[in-house]
Order: sequence, then C-alpha cells, then structure tokens
Amino acid sequence: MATNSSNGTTTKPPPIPSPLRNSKFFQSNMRILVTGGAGFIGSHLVDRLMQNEKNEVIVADNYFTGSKDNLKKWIGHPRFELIRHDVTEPLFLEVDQIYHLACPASPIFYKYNPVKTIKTNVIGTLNMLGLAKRVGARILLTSTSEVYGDPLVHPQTESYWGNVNPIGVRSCYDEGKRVAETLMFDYHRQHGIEIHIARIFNTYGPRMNIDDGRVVSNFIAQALRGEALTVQKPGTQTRSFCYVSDMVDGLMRLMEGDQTGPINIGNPGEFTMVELAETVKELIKPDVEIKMVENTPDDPRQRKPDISKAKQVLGWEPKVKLREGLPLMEEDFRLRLGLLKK
Ligand SMILES: NC(=O)c1ccc[n+]([C@@H]2O[C@H](COP(=O)([O-])OP(=O)(O)OC[C@H]3O[C@@H](n4cnc5c(N)ncnc54)[C@H](O)[C@@H]3O)[C@@H](O)[C@H]2O)c1
Ligand SMILES: O=C(O)[C@H]1O[C@H](OP(=O)(O)OP(=O)(O)OC[C@H]2O[C@@H](n3ccc(=O)[nH]c3=O)[C@H](O)[C@@H]2O)[C@H](O)[C@@H](O)[C@@H]1O
Repeated sequence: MATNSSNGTTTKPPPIPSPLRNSKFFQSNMRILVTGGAGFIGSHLVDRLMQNEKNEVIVADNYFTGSKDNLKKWIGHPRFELIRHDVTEPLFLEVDQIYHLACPASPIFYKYNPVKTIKTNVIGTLNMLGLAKRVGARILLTSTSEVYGDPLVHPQTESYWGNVNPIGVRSCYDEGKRVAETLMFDYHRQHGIEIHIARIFNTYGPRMNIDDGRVVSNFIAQALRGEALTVQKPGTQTRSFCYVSDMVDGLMRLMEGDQTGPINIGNPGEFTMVELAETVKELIKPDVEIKMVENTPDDPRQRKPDISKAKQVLGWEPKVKLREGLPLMEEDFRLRLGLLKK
C-alpha cells in the first residue's frame, strides 16, 4: 500500500496496465476517444491529437453545445471518426485512451436541463469508466475548478475540499463533477483503471459559442456588436483565464504521464469582472458602455488556481497572457460575425 501525497489517502500502488493494453503498446497506432470533442476545448484537443500521424481519433458527441463545424477539417480524414452519441448511453469501442470531456460547460447551458447535466456527469462518466475497464484504456476526466465551490481558500490548491452548495442551481454541475471524480478514484482503487483528473479553470479562445453566455465570449461579442458589456454584480468577483492552447497542452501532458491528479490546470493571472470588461473595452471598442446587471445565485466570489503541482509534476505552466489571447479570440469572433476589421 502506498500513500497518495496529493489527497492523503492510502491507495494501491499504481495499476499495472492490463495485458490487453500492454499488447497495444506494441502497435504503432494509438486509438483515442474524445467525448465532447465537437465542443470548444475538445475540438482544439482533436486538432492537436490529429497532428500525430500515429493517432487515430474518435469523437463521440451529442452536439448539445458542440458543433460539427468545429471538426469540419477532419471529417472524411482516414484517421478520424465522428459519432453522434450521448454518453449517458453505453458505448462499445476498442480504444487505448479516453479524454472524457462530454458535459455542457457554460452555466446557462448546464442549468438549462440540470437533471440531464447530472446524468451526463454521473452516468456518462460511469459509462466511460466501464469502457476503460473493458478495454484496458487510460482515461482522463475534465473536472472543474467549480468543485471548490465558493472557495474559502485562495488560491485553490488540490488539497482543498471545497465549499459547495449541494442543493443550489449550480449543483448539477459542481456536485456532478465531484461525483465524477469520486467514480474515477473508485474505479482506480477497485479495478486498477489508469485515471487522470484535470481540474480546469476558466478557459477561453477561438471557437467558443458566440452566444455561449460565459463571460469572455459575452464581453467580446458585446464589444463587437457595439452593445454594453454586462458585468454581473458586484463585479469584484474574480476569475483566472487560461488560453485554450495552454489548456490542451496541459491535458495532453497529464494524459501522457503517470499522475492520477487531481491537478489544477489554469492560468493564475486573476482579474475582477470589472477589470476584464475594462480590458476588453480598451482592446476592442474603447467607446463601448459597461453596465452592471443582476447576478445569478451561488456565483463564486474568487477563483485562482495554485498551479505548483502542475509545474512540478507535469513541467507545465501557461504561456499566453490574457492581453495576448483576447485579440486571437476577437479575430475568430470577427470572422464568424462577419465583422472584419476596417
Ligand atoms: N471551458 C472551461 O472554462 C471549462 C472549465 C472547467 C471545466 N471544463 C470542462 O471541460 C469540458 C469541455 O468544456 P468546453 O468549454 O469545451 O464546453 P463545450 O460545451 O464547448 O463542450 C462540451 C461538449 O460536450 C458535448 N456534450 C454535452 N453533453 C453530452 C452528452 N450527454 N453526450 C455527449 N456529448 C455531450 C457537447 O455537445 C459539447 O460538444 C467539460 O467537461 C467542462 O466541464 C471547461
Ligand atoms: O472554470 C470553471 O471551472 C468553470 O467556469 C465557468 O463558471 P463561471 O466561472 O461562473 O463562468 P462564467 O459564466 O464565464 O462567469 C464568470 C464570471 O463572470 C460573470 N459574468 C458572466 C457573464 C456576463 O455577461 N457578465 C459577467 O459579469 C459571472 O457573474 C461570473 O462571476 C463554467 O461553469 C465552466 O465553464 C467551468 O467549469
């Protein structure tokens, strides 16, 4: 028995890969399933995975918040397959790695059908763990900084257990992800499945839905349309924004290594929502108005990742600063909105 220093629990030694998977190490190709691969982060991950000619990539997505458009350059490629599939149903495939991202991420979408969000997090993760167990695949879960709830520890370290309202309007997502993490560890301890858990902090970049409802996409779309930037009260709440290429790099390092996690992956640069609005205004439309609007319940008041662990065990840290990432996202939004710079 070994002690897992990250969470203080006693666990079995790291699992020995199943004989099935051992034999797959000798095959030239790695077959990788990306659930939620038609979404924002998933489609960028697919782009990176497809760069390696030894990878075959399968995406399973129900298109609730994702789109085939995000993957159009890969449709028809011999190393790529796209399946319309809801992860709350079992999936039978032979794969070596599973990046399990499927889950609506924007609060407006995950609150739209909260029961479905819980099913996606719980039954969806159970199904993907069942698949991992059957075929001896390694699985990575994209958990979230929302597992820390409205955190009383700042910045958030992985050892912090969080401050989550179990019956609030965000619970379908944050408690759903907490159960998903529990399932991952129980499959690891009980069945020796190779698991990796990333706790992702607010990520932004090209391909976010224009009407996604998350703050960076809202502010950029509003600035480009000449509408007032809607800062939800009090505006002093903070977030730390990670550019999507940095995020994908962190996820791939975690998958390739031997760390179970959970590991925070995010950019520690912390901004209030008023500061974010002012930055977007300055960079995109200096004459745009900023207006204060009502907030939604249980909005976390502060959020900033402690990434010491990611630095130490993955050799990872983000490279793209907010002021560098925002213009890249602006360019993508301009193209999609047909508002090219004069
Ligand atoms: N973007 C962030 O800031 C952030 C932060 C923390 C965690 N995460 C996590 O990362 C993952 C991806 O987030 P994103 O920002 O790309 O979100 P997204 O909404 O763009 O992508 C999610 C994808 O999952 C698909 N999906 C949803 N429910 C499904 C189901 N039941 N079956 C199959 N597919 C389903 C959607 O259609 C979409 O393509 C999510 O698990 C999210 O919880 C994201
Ligand atoms: O990173 C995470 O772990 C989680 O962050 C997000 O949650 P949240 O931070 O609330 O995301 P936003 O909806 O973008 O809100 C961020 C802040 O901006 C504020 N906001 C949002 C929208 C807006 O128009 N104006 C505005 O001020 C919100 O009140 C909130 O304080 C999403 O839930 C998930 O993508 C993700 O799991």
